[in-house]
Order: sequence, then C-alpha cells, then structure tokens
Amino acid sequence: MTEIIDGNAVAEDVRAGLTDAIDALDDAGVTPGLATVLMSEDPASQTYVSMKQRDCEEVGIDAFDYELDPDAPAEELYELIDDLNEDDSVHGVLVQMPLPDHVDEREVLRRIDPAKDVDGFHPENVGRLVAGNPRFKPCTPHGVQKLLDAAEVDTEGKDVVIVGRSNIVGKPMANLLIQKAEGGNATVTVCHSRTEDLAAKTKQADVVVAACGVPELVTGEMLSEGVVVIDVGINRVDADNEKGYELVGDVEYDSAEEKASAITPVPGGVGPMTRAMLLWNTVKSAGDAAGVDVDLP
Ligand SMILES: Nc1nc2c(c(=O)[nH]1)N[C@@H](CN(C=O)c1ccc(C(=O)N[C@@H](CCC(=O)O)C(=O)O)cc1)CN2
Repeated sequence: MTEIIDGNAVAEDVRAGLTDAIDALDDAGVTPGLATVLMSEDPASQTYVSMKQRDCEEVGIDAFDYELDPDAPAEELYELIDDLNEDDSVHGVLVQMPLPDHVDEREVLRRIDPAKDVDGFHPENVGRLVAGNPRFKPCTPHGVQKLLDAAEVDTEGKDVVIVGRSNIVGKPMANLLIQKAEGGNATVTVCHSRTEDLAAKTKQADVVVAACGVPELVTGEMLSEGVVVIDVGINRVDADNEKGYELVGDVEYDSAEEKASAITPVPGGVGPMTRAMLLWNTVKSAGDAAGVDVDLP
C-alpha cells in the first residue's frame, strides 16, 4: 500500500503549532509581520502571493502587501526593500520570484536585510546553510524535511536523488539532506538537464525529490520498488476545464505511485508546506528581533 503524504494536513499541523509562539510574542507586545512584494502579472505568482497573505491573516501574522508594475524601474523595487528593511513592524521581506528580466535578482537578494530574509536566499544565509548553521532554511526544502518527518522517512545513510539544481529548491535541499545536525545524513546526488542516463540515477535512489519544472519527467519506469517520491513540481498545463489548465507535478503520478512506498500529490503535497514554512520563518524572525525565545513546531 502506498502512503499518500498529505501536505495540506501537515501544513495545518505546522500552522496550529505556531499558535503558542505567536501568543508568546503577543504577550511581549509583538505581532509578527510579513511584507510580500509582487512585481509580476504571472497568474501563478499572483495566486501564491494571495495564498501567503491569507495564511498570514489566518494565524495572526500581519501581512503587508506591495505590488509593483512589472515595467517599473528596478530602483523602485530596491528602494522599497530599503524601506522595508528599516520598518520595525516588518520581520520578513519576501520578493516573489521570478522577477522581470530588467531586475537584477542577485541585487534584490543582496539588498534584503539577512535578518528579515525569510526565504533564506541572501548570500549570508546561503553561506550559513552550507556551513551547517542555518538562520532561515529555505521554505520548500524545509517543508520537504517536515513532510519526510511526518511520513517517518529516515534518510540517514540512504541514497537521495534530487532532480533539479535551482537555488530555490535543488541546491538548498541537497545541503540540508547531507547535514548531520537537523539535516538528513543522506548520500545525495543532484541531477540536472545535462545528467547522462537520469533513469540509472533515479533507479538507485531510496528517495527521489523531483524539482526540475518539467511536467511528468520522472516516470514509474525510472524508479525502484519501495522508493519515496517527493514531487516539488507545480506545472500548469492546458486542460479542457473551467480554469483552462490543470496542475501536474514533475512526476508522472500514476506510474510512480505503483512503485512508491510513499508519494506526495500535486496539488496538496509540497506547495502548502512551502507556505507553512514561510510562516514558521516569519515567526522565528519576529522572535529573534524581539529577543523572545519562541517554541517552534
Ligand atoms: N520568493 C519566492 N518565490 C518563489 C518561491 C519561494 O519559495 N520564494 N517558490 C516558488 C513558488 N511558491 C512560492 O512562492 C509556491 C508554489 C506553490 C504553492 C502552493 O500552495 N501550491 C498549491 C496549489 C496552488 C494553486 O492552486 O495553484 C499546491 O501545490 O497544493 C505555494 C507557493 C516560486 N517562487
């Protein structure tokens, strides 16, 4: 029997577990605040940002929403970040990716105060993660860790194959999984578009994390019996329904499920965890700023 790892349920547990920390901060006169910055008309990005704002309101985090015209000069975004860095009611600054081509993503990430970088993308925070001393774990890989814990998947000594080498998922995921403390003690292989014979790599894996952004790239044929499959992909593909699209992962679900001992669905797998861990990081940031020792789930 394959276990379907329910990301909505695990995310709900994380949100419920944050209540004590938010109450403790409230007792200290602090309300955690998250600023989201959207500079895109991409419908998926707009959906994710509204979901993040709704999540904040649900748990008692102040959501400050900023939308910039995608054609606005990059300086407008840089100045907004500078202002948010100075604002004491803001504990987390999130700039939704991807950004328009004329904006220098590296400059944006460098500009965010590392103490408010709840995405964990600032070079200082990337360095801390690689060194095994993370301030903020990036939300998606952190969410994947929580899903593995919830499904009681122990990665210690296991072969984990990550398909995808993005800065948002593949690279930080690999760094977390190889670590001892709060990591996974796993043997990690990172595959990408130039990997020769991808199936040979995925077939020898105990756990496959698919995060390449290619719809249904990983099929059951490429997996071994009993594998744990974590599907990070969320691709909108054209469909003859009301929305005009459906969401599919980077894994071909039906064939993979036949082989897997546990698998995450799309939607309802990793996506909700990305959002839950953003709340987690924002509450941590507020605690750090206020010098309040909060108990995080
Ligand atoms: N600044 C950031 N930008 C982006 C990140 C990020 O972590 N920080 N990650 C991705 C997308 N992402 C977060 O913004 C994200 C993706 C998916 C979901 C989600 O809840 N998905 C739902 C389905 C939602 C839908 O109906 O479309 C699910 O999988 O069940 C949340 C966040 C890129 N940018």
